[in-house]
Amino acid sequence: MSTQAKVVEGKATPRGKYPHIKRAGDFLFVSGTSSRRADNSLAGVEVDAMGTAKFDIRAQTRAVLENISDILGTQGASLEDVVEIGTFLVDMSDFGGYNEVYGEFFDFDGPARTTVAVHQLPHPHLRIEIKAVAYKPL
Ligand SMILES: N/C(=C\C=C\C(=O)O)C(=O)O
Repeated sequence: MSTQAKVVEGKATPRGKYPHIKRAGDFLFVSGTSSRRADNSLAGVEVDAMGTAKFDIRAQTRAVLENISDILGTQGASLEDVVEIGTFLVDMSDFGGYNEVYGEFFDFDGPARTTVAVHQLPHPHLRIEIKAVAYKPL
């Protein structure tokens, strides 16, 4: 089985030594992805003059799914090819907003999904990170 890893130009630089996406045979694995933009700013976060952060889980969820879509696009795949999603929330009180936006992208015939809450994500302003597996034979 052939494997191929890719760091995607124009997307936020990985925060460690891992690719945005890795092909293994007919499957594409997208690394945990946040709402981080290429310039390292974060969608769905506003920080006021006092340094207080206000989070928008809907905006973060949308940005994450759009980032994953862009990353899949570099391999000729799309969100329609996604067969499994793993979602990490920092706080389950965000579940409703996340779920609402998620439903704009996927329906009951969409990917299998697991959502869990974790203690922290790699940046204090991140409320959500999603990883995905897509099935896209060459
Ligand atoms: N996938 C990881 C972090 C992603 C952070 C980001 O996209 O902002 C990782 O550390 O494994």
